[in-house]
Amino acid sequence: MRVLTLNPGSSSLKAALVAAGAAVGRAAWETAGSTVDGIVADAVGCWPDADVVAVRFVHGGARRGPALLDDELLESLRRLGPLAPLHQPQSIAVARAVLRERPGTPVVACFDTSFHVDLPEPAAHYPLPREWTRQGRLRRYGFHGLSCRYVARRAAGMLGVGPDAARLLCCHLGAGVSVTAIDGGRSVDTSMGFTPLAGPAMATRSGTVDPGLLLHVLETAPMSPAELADALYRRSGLAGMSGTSGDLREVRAAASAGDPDAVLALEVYLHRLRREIGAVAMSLPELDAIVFTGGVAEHQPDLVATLAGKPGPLGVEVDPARCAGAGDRVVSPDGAGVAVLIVRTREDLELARDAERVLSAAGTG
Ligand SMILES: Nc1ncnc2c1ncn2[C@@H]1O[C@H](COP(=O)(O)OP(=O)(O)O)[C@@H](O)[C@H]1O
Ligand SMILES: CC(=O)OP(=O)(O)O
Ligand SMILES: [Mg+2]
Repeated sequence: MRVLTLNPGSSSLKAALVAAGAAVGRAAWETAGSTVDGIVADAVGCWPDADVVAVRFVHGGARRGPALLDDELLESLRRLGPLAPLHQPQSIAVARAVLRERPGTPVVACFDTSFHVDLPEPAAHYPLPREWTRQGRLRRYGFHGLSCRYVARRAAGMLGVGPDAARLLCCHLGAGVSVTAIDGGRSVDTSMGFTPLAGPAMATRSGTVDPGLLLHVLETAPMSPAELADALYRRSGLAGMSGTSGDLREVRAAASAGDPDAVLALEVYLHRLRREIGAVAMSLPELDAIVFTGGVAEHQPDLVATLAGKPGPLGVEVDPARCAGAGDRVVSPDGAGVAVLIVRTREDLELARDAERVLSAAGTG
């Protein structure tokens, strides 16, 4: 089966054609300034012989797994748009463009949230009035789940243990940033929450800030919910602190040129990430490995060396020479108590697995 996978991230749209578990073609577009319709037309044009199209939706609500897309599902995913405003509208637009360009080709919706659907209740539940949380909707959902699922399997293989045995932290460093505790292949805690706004500082997202600060801002500089959302999702994080686009390449170039805002932005980014790693690690009974993945870990591994380079209370150590290597690799010294890995995430392969699963269950694969 040939699966065209479409992965709208917050800074990019990635496409791949996956056949028999391997990517046989790949392309990526930066989404700033491009129309989704044009990108989808390009992708579909590149691979007109795909049997099925798999689209990543970061928010699937309480859905446990992927599903064949129809009008009803599309509408219910559209309603989740305000809970992931940098992603969900893009995924909806991508899915609609595919349905228009390729009528008759099945489209499967695959969800980041499904990996976290069985989070233990203490990790999922917010300490808010019980009248708010009783219906089970205002809870931690967690994101980057397709990436975590791949990384957990790959890391277990690299460590030479079964997927049920590894206790890992998956640090996904893309435009979005998250830390997930994975115990035996299951998500047991994660830094993103009800929305992908929580956790460490991100490219343009604030990450977690004191809710009391936001209440104070709303009282002293009244603004609409849409204006506040714009500030927190698009004008904060590395972009907001440094005055750049939020792409770490730009921030680091500005910091190297001596821009004090960029220097501070980098320090805050690293500090918040370290802090989240420490916090989420406490949800595991033991820590076998920390796995770094996402565009930043893949392409700027020296940052992983900076981040994890000084041994702290978790006993994490990184060998800069190993970091500078290429491919999926162990970057901690031999015999380290906690292994540190850099793994290229393969959301494309997870999307393809999901699509094949849905089609075979539907009896069409
Ligand atoms: N070729 C590259 N060289 C250096 N850094 C890169 C490269 N490609 C991506 N990055 C970094 O990865 C970040 C985007 O991560 P990625 O996981 O690709 O994005 P998304 O969150 O849109 O899925 C960029 O902001 C950039 O800092
Ligand atoms: C959930 C999320 O933030 O995804 P990405 O890093 O791809 O933008
Ligand atoms: Mg991504």
